[in-house]
Amino acid sequence: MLRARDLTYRYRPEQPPALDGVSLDVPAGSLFGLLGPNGAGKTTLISLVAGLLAPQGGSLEYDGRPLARARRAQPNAIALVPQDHAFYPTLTVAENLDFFAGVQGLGGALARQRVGAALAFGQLDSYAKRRAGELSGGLKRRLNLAIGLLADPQLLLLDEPTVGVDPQSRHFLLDAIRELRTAGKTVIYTSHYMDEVEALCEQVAIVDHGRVLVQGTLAEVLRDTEPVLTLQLDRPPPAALAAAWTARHPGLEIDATAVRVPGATAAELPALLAELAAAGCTPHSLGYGEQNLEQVFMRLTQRSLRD
Ligand SMILES: Nc1ncnc2c1ncn2[C@@H]1O[C@H](COP(=O)(O)OP(=O)(O)OP(=O)(O)O)[C@@H](O)[C@H]1O
Repeated sequence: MLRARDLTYRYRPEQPPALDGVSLDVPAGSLFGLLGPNGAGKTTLISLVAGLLAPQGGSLEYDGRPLARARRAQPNAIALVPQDHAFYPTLTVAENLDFFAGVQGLGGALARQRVGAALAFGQLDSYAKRRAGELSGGLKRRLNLAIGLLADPQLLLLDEPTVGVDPQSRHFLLDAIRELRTAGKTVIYTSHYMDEVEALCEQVAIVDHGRVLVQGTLAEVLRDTEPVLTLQLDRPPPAALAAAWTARHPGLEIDATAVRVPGATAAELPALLAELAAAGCTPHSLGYGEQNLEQVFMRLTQRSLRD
C-alpha cells in the first residue's frame, strides 16, 4: 500500500539529514510500528507521508501511484494524528469535531454521522460539551484520535499517541488502535516504547539517525539476530573466566549481576554452565534465544532506546 524508496530530508544544510535514504514497505491492512529513539526521524517520515513536508530525494507511492497524485484523487485517504494536540482548547469536544468535519469537506447528514461515530469511537460522548482544553491528558489524546478518524481514512498515521497519558487511557488507546486494524485500516504507529510496539504491531521498522536499521514482521525482526545467552548471576564471573569467554565470544557484556553472551550456540550451554559452576558462580536465571525489540535495538546501535 505504502512504498517509500530512498527518502531523504534535511531541515538545514548544516545539520545531518533527518532522513538518510529511507526505504519502507507498509502492507495494506497492517499495524506497522515505526520504532526509534528521540530524533531518529519518525515524525519527519510521517510528515512526508502526510504531505506536510515534500521529499527532497527518493519516492513515495500510495496504492501504486505517486503519493501526491494519490492524495489529489483521494484527499481523505490518509490522516495524521500528530504528537501535539491538534484542536482548539476553547471549543468543546463536539464543536471541535464539527469544525474539523467541515475542514475535511464533510457536511449535512454525513458530517453528523461521522461526528457521532468519532465520539463513540473515542468514548467521548459524555464529554461532548466539555471544553477541549479542560480535558485530562488521556481524553485529549482520544479527541486527537477521534478528529483523525472523522473522514474515515484508509491509512492512519499516529505519532506517539500514548505519550503523557495515564495507564487507563493508554490501555484504551491501544485497544482502539487494535480495533482500527480489525476494521481493515492500515495504521503506522510511531513510538519509542518498544513494549507497545511489540504488543501491537505485526510489522516493525527500527529507525535511528534517519536510517532504517531493520524491518519486517515482528517475528522476523526478533529472530533476525543471532541468539544471545543471558545469565543473571549472584556475582560477576572471575576475570580469567570473563577473559576466556570474551576471546570466544567478542561483544560479550558483563555488569554487576548479568553476563550477555552473543553468538553462544545451544550446544555450548552445558559447557558454559559447567565453567561457571567451576568458578563458583551460580546463575539464578538463564535466558536464551529470542530477544525483545529493545535488545535488538541495542545490538544494532550499541545504545538503549532511551539514551
Ligand atoms: N523543524 C525542524 N528544524 C530543524 N531540525 C529539525 C526540525 N524537526 C526535526 N528536526 C531534526 O530532525 C531530526 C529528526 O527529528 P524527528 O522529529 O523526525 O525525530 P523523531 O524520531 O520523531 O523524534 P521524537 O520522538 O523526539 O519526536 C532530529 O535531529 C531533529 O532535531
